[in-house]
Amino acid sequence: MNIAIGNDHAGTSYKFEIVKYLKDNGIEVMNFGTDKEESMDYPDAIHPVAEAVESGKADLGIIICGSGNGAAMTANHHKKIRAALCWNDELVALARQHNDANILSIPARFVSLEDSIQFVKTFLNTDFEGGRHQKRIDKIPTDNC
Ligand SMILES: O=C(CO)[C@H](O)[C@H](O)[C@H](O)COP(=O)(O)O
Repeated sequence: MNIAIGNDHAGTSYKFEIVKYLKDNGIEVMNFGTDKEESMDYPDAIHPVAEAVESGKADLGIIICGSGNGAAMTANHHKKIRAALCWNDELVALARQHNDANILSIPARFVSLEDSIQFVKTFLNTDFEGGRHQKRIDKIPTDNC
């Protein structure tokens, strides 16, 4: 499995721990985020994650900023991206099961590091249920309206 990850300055410390968790579990990581704590603009780190997932170079993406909102908004501008902002584990599971989310957005300033690692585990180990949910996902792109 290959994961694209991106973060702004608010997500740097969590990114390092998440990357460690992923690599310790034999998962390849493409790091598009900043490795510094200096202020930077989250779209510069998030668009490359979305492009990697869209192109199939990455299987899934993980994006991290302070609130998770700017990162999710940026990623969701990409046609094939369904980025889910999640702050508890049940939301992560539902994002996979019902929404086939292909990017997880973590709000680093509002969840613990321990919880964020659990979110990653759930995100990578939960399958899309398909069925009625596929029909709904197919209606999300505006070119299908
Ligand atoms: O979602 C965000 C922006 O919508 C992120 O939380 C950013 O990390 C946040 O805006 C950064 O704020 P800062 O005051 O510039 O550190």
